[in-house]
Amino acid sequence: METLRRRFSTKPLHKPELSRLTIPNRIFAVVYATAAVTLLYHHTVTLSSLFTTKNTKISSALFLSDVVLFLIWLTTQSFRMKPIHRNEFPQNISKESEKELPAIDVFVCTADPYKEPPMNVVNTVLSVMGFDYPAGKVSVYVSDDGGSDLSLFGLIEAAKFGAHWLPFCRENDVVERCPEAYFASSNANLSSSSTSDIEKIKTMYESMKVRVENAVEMGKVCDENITGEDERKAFKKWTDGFTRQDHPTVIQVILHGSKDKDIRGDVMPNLIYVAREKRRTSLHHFKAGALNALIRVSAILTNSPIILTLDCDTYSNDPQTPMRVLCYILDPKIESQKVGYIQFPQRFRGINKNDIYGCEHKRLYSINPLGMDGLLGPNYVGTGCFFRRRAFFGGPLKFVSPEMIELSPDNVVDNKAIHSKQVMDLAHYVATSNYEDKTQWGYKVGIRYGTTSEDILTSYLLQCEGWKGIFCNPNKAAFYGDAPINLFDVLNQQKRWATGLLQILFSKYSPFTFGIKYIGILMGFTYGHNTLWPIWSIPITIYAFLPQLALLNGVSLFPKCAQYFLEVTPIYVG
Ligand SMILES: O=c1ccn([C@@H]2O[C@H](COP(=O)(O)OP(=O)(O)O[C@H]3O[C@H](CO)[C@@H](O)[C@H](O)[C@H]3O)[C@@H](O)[C@H]2O)c(=O)[nH]1
Ligand SMILES: [Mn+2]
Repeated sequence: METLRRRFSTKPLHKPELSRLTIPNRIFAVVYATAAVTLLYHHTVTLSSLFTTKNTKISSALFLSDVVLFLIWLTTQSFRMKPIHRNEFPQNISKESEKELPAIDVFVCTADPYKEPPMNVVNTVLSVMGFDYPAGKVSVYVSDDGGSDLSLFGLIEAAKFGAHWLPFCRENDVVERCPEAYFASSNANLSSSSTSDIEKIKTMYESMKVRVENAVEMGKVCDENITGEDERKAFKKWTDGFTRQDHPTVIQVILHGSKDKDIRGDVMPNLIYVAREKRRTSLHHFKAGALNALIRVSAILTNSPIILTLDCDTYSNDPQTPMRVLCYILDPKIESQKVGYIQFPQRFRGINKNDIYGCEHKRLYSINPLGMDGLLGPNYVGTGCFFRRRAFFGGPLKFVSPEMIELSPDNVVDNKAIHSKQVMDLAHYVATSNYEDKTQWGYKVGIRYGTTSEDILTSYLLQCEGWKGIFCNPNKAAFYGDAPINLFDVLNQQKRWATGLLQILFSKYSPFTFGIKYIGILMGFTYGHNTLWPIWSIPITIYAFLPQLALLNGVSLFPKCAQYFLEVTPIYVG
């Protein structure tokens, strides 16, 4: 990678630009802070004079809400101090260097074939297999925490369809490489290919969809749909005692680039199914555990220096995305060695009308990260993030070596040996349920444990170790995902997020203590702000009931005259 990096030194690969709002933001923060502090002062004075009256409870509640709101507002300011926007120039990466481009391991996580239908996984997998990147350098790993033969079946079907789909996309300049999105868009009609070609591939897709969806509906894979001997052997692993919570490791190499070719005879990306071992007696650490198992299995099989993590509902919307990422990884000017990850925003398709549950989270996913990017980088959001594999093994200057040399990020792997018994045995071994016992996985190495919001904790600790992150936010969405569309799922998700964030806030790694010490006050505040998110519930609940209670008790909530005019106006305007 070093030689490649130098070759690009003459051409700019990206350009950061400070937001024009930076100075006005800073001035406004000072004005607003003065007003807010004065208001809090008045609250305190009023409160102490009221301690003997019947209104103490209402006034205290009001005071508490305003203190919480002030804390939230104060920490928000850290995002407004140095927001930046970035542009990348992937066209400046020379075409001749294709052979030297770094390989990419793509991780796709799925956990339940009924909540996350295999057809969605299939679409996500096909969309990344279709990256505009040398196919021999892409390996797609699917982690199936649901341990379901239905998901494996979907992937086997995806591989067969992919042999037609990938050349079709290449030959017809299809940009939407997620088949479902392509067939649903009007581009399918405008494409340069002939109508009969489109009809043919569409029929093929629809018949695959029917087979996969039928299997899900029946809850089993029909014998007549299993074609090869290899497949039959794979499905035999689902024995009677095989359950979702209790089963051995299943690793199935569905496509192996060096031998599996598409219908034009071109190389296809590797496609590997992994269901790590699950036992009721071992902790599995949910998604964080699944990702760590994939980091190890992929280290044994391909060990690519770049890792992309995706949730199974997040499909690629732009095949150029890996080239954008290289603009940062290969950049000779910035301290590119210290760039540990490049995060794309989560953007959503299929949110319900008017987004009644507010699931788009624009501030969280698209606005606040601009501010973090100007400091040390955005937080990891669990999907749409390219990591340098090395970042999972200690800080840029302090390598933490894994317990096995084969897992080391600089270990060279013979890609052709994927099928050898020795390699496969080792891959199975590193995915066993008690493999991590007495190792540093989850604590010093890999994705971090101890919270249900493993994403935010991981990037935070990576930054504390000295890594930087980049927020890459091109106009054309790099990825599209799904958001919950019913109240039950929203509440479930938010409860999980809130628990995870509080676990970080009150841990020994609290951003307000540990964080400020290692990444500075502004970055500490950005993570602090994120972990404070659950306590929004305090002022919201109080303000929901307070006006009514105040009315009944004859307490005036707002200033009666111009007395507070000066401090209240800037706050309302703000
Ligand atoms: O035991 C588990 C549980 C979940 N997952 C996968 O994790 C992903 C995210 O889970 P989901 O139930 O969709 O959670 P969300 O709340 O929608 O996820 C958001 O929040 C998570 C952190 O709480 C991040 O990891 C996700 O990337 C982010 O999209 C999905 O692909 C799952 O298949 C597993 O692999 N194993
Ligand atoms: Mn999700």
